[in-house]
Amino acid sequence: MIDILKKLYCLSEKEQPYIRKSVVYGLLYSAFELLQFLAVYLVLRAVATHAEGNIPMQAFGVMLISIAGCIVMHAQSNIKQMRAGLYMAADKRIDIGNKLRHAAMGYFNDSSLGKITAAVSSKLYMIENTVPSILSNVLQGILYTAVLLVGFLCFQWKIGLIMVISAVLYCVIVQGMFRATQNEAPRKQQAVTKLIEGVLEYIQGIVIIRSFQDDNNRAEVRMKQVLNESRAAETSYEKKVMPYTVISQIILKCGSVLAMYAAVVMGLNGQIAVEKSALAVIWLFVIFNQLQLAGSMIAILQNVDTALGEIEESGNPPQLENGGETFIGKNCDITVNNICFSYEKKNVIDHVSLTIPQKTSTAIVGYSGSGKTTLCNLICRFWDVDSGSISIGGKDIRQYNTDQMLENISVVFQNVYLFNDTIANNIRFGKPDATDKEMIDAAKRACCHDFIMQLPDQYNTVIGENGAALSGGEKQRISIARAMIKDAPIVILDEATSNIDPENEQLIQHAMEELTRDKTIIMIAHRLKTVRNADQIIVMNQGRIAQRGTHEQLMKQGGIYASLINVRTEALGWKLS
Ligand SMILES: Nc1ncnc2c1ncn2[C@@H]1O[C@H](COP(=O)(O)OP(=O)(O)OP(=O)(O)O)[C@@H](O)[C@H]1O
Repeated sequence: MIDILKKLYCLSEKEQPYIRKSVVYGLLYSAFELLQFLAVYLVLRAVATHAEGNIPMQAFGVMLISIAGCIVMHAQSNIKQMRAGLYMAADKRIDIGNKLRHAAMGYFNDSSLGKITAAVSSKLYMIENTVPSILSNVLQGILYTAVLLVGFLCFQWKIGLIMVISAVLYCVIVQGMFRATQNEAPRKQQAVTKLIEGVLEYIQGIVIIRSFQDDNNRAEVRMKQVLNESRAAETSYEKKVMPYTVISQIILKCGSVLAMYAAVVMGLNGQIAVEKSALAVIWLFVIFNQLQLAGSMIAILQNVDTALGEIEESGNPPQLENGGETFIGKNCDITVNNICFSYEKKNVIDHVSLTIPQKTSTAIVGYSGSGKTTLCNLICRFWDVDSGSISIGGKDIRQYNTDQMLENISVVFQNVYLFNDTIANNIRFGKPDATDKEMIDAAKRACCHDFIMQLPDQYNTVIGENGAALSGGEKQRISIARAMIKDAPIVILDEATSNIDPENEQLIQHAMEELTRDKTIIMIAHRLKTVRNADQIIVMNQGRIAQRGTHEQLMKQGGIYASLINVRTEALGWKLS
């Protein structure tokens, strides 16, 4: 338990001063609260001794000071806790975001979106809301209870002994609960993660679920399954916790009743003055309340610790080693030297070598699954090769600072991703400091200016999650404008194969031509026209280069390329132009 508290305190890092301040304000709150007892004591003593004077007014004044002090200190303590929680979680979220940005892509294969989402949303939300209050209340509770207890022992050690015994027993039970939930808490947290994964999958697949008229309601059944698992985990956790909660409450209540009873009896028997007896009762009440509060905080410690473990796991993905050298971008020759690569154990790229001189175009063609996208991803260093090397400008790409190197590469993916932001900001993603003129110019060259001007807020139109408010062709052209404004010397593009209407196809083709002018281009090519015009064509088959050459050379050779071209020409009605 102490270990977890220490861990939480270390986690709060920069916010530790705020947590300490919150504890201090909490203690001051308690001190002001104690003034109320003084007020009550003054009144009781005056009544018991029939004292003359303005005691009620004095007591009222003390009470007012106490209430005002309590309000101010409570507010201050809460503000410090809130600040610590918010900043702590915000820093952690940014830290996770940065680490994910540089994570080896294999990590995203192993970790589901749901797990990462749970870590940065619900788990961090829990940390944000509970860690500062746990630290503050437990530290403050321990200090305050200790002071009150020692004070009370000096005041009335016999009754104090009842309290000490009750407090020790209470702590033993709380510790027992802590141990008993050690296995249940992770199970409960895993169920929450699974629930988030299930909900995300359901929402992401809602179109498929609807369009396939799932008669057996398989999606609902899966959803219900994760809901049931989550409910079962919660119930099992509560069942484990319940007996300990009940026993600890019984100990606390019995202890307090016994101690209060002793105080009253001693007062009635004349062993202590009546006003002291009444004061003892109030004093006891406060101590037991403090104990209960600290105990309830400790009870959630296990859950917080498990959540913390999951955050650490998701927040520390394996990072790609970063070379740190600067890629100047003057020499963009790309050399792929005998590389092999596998996803987990599946060999996908098998001893591939190729040279792409700068400012030339290379088309990569091949059957589906032959490794075209993987080869491009390796050139961008989204993954590291298992063996062999890839160099750009004569230097192994692992020697470069990856972020900086990628500033010199524009990638246009077949599956376009747009942010839920304005069109202007989506285009500017390629160059954040671009002027309006530069941004509009890129949009014009990517053939999207006209349709953007038809939108209600033109460039300030917010396009919904992943460009939900746009057609496939429009999204594609915005992604080209984004790549264009980046103006990188190397362009890697995955041509869209989806059924784009002829007008859109022509516009996209035109935009692509603008994008690739005077650049080093690698494209996964599907259109005969682009393939035909490429300086070299690489034909991939089962992770190897099966053929290479120009269109004319490869057509003469026959083999995979010729059959691919013939099949596609027939299937898609391609025309040589
Ligand atoms: N992230 C991944 N994890 C595991 N296996 C993968 C991953 N991405 C691709 N693969 C596998 O690697 C092989 C090559 O995939 P790749 O996407 O490179 O082929 P491709 O030629 O680009 O295919 P397509 O033309 O259909 O896009 C395929 O068998 C695919 O199943």
